[in-house]
Amino acid sequence: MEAVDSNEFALCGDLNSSREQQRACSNRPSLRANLSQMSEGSCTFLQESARSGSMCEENEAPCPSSPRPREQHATVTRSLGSVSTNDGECACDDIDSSRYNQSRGPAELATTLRLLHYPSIPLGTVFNHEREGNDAAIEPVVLAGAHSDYGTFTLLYQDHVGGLELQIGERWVCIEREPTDPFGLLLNIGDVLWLWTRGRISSTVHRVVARARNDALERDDSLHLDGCCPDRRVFSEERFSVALFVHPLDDTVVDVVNGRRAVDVLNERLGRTYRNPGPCNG
Ligand SMILES: O=C(O)CCC(=O)C(=O)O
Ligand SMILES: [Fe+2]
Repeated sequence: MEAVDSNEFALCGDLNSSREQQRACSNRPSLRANLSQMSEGSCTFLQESARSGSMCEENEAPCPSSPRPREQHATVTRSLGSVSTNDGECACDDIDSSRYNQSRGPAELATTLRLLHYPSIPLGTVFNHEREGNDAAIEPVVLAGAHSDYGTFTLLYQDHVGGLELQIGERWVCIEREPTDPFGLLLNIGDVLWLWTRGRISSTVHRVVARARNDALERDDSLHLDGCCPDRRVFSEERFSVALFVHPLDDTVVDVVNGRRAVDVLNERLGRTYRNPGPCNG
């Protein structure tokens, strides 16, 4: 892998994600009511904001003026894409590493590296009498709505804050990182693998919920309700995660029944998510 200036690299992803989320958050005064829908939208926007390292035109959050972070992002994406696929043994003949062979050019591959930043946001207001002995009364605020990833699989790193949840049946189960393993990665199965294996391997539905900051209960004396029970505002913990969305080459037939290629499946999925999808990279 080529040397990458990690500061610059992080800045680019950081800017794109956080500004998108901040923009989405700042326009909405009634947070509790709107956050789950809003964040569902903003997350899926982020989901598609970069493809093969190139940002979509409609992503208004600019990268720093230097083109380097963009190039570096593309380089890292390509390198990780190779690492994540070429060395693996595969149980299924059809899903072999040649399906990811990037010597044919990165434009044919939708593999994407995404750096995600979830800024601290106000989660709501808690009254003293609600708070006492009853933390669980705070409904989770969903930062990234329930979804399965689009590609073959995703390698996901979340920081110490946590908040990732996996849907198992009707329940949401918290996925924590081992505290002793600061670099632990999660492998999420995506929809392409589900299709490719004709349903034998299911994609995983997951979401991200906000975690309240430890010092979250900031007293706000400006809020007094009829002179009784001072309110306290609750803020979420800022959170970072890194996701490598691994896709096969665009022209790989992943739906053998209907002869659809990876790029067809991806575009169809984008079309369902957005009204005017338009593939980012043609
Ligand atoms: O931030 C995370 O931990 C997960 C994000 C995610 O699921 C996604 O971008 O598809
Ligand atoms: Fe995801």
